[in-house]
Amino acid sequence: MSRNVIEPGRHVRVDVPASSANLGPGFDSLGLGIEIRDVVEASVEGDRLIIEVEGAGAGEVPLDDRHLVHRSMLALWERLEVEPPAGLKLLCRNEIPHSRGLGSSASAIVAGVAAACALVRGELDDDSITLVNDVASALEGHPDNASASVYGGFTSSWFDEQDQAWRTARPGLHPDVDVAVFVPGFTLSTDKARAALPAQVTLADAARNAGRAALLVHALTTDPGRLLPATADWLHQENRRPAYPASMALVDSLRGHGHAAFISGAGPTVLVLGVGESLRDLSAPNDDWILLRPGIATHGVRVVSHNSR
Ligand SMILES: Nc1ncnc2c1ncn2[C@@H]1O[C@H](COP(=O)(O)OP(=O)(O)OP(=O)(O)O)[C@@H](O)[C@H]1O
Ligand SMILES: N[C@@H](CCO)C(=O)O
Repeated sequence: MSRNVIEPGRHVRVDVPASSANLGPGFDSLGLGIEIRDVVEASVEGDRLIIEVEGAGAGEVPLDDRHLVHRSMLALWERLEVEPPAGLKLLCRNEIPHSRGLGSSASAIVAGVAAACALVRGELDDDSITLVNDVASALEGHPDNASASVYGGFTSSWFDEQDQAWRTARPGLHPDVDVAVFVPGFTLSTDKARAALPAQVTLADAARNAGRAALLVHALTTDPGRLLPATADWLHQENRRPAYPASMALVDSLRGHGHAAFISGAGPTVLVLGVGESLRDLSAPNDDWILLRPGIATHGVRVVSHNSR
């Protein structure tokens, strides 16, 4: 059976936000878009793959067919039964720091899947965004980071057994909620952080986490005054403490002072959720940390420009 092709000359530019996963108790399901963006430009041209990277990851990530953005584009074209073009140029301008717990790998995957979809379809309608979310979440292996980068805002995601697809709900954020982000100079790979987790947890810990995850939806949508108890977790952070002791020390200190602090994703970045006033007095504990106030990304991945029909 012949597959669809993408004509030479097609071009697309997308931008994609960073994300924070887990938000304390919502392990592998809850996420928040963070307003730090990578930009990917993709052009169908020439007869080989050319990849240029500026910013985060430059000189570190592979510039051949192992590149995460490119691999993600192939996955989308496979799903749509589209023949990958012989020549493709990718320009990646990266602001999201790698291996810090701000979802850089999920953002790269979402950017690649969205760019590949836009090269075929042009603007991404709701069905296309649903497809991007499913393909990107499957590639990442869990949906929390990917869905927050796809949709922005606050996301709650799950695998739908009937549809055999990743799905996402987007509870409306309370307008006063803001975020402070403590980014350390050191890194931790998600693979290493996941290896620190036990295969089983107690029923008591699972029940406590479920209760706080439910409370977090209430706190983020309706009652931010509940954010401190709503961000408590018993599933992943303590088990990973030896992998990021300085991050846990910062979380302990901030929570001791009443701030809703937790490890962002697999760490080692620390996030604080709160309403404006409560975040204003925060400062970096020492020179190992940078304190950012990037804001919550209200939009997810965007097709900034394209020339597809
Ligand atoms: N923009 C990118 N382009 C290419 N590869 C990337 C990009 N961003 C991340 N990666 C790859 O993903 C790795 C980082 O993934 P990892 O899951 O360990 O961290 P993270 O996604 O930044 O954090 P977390 O998933 O905990 O939020 C990088 O070392 C690199 O190999
Ligand atoms: N839920 C994931 C996020 C990191 O990608 C974890 O904590 O391992």
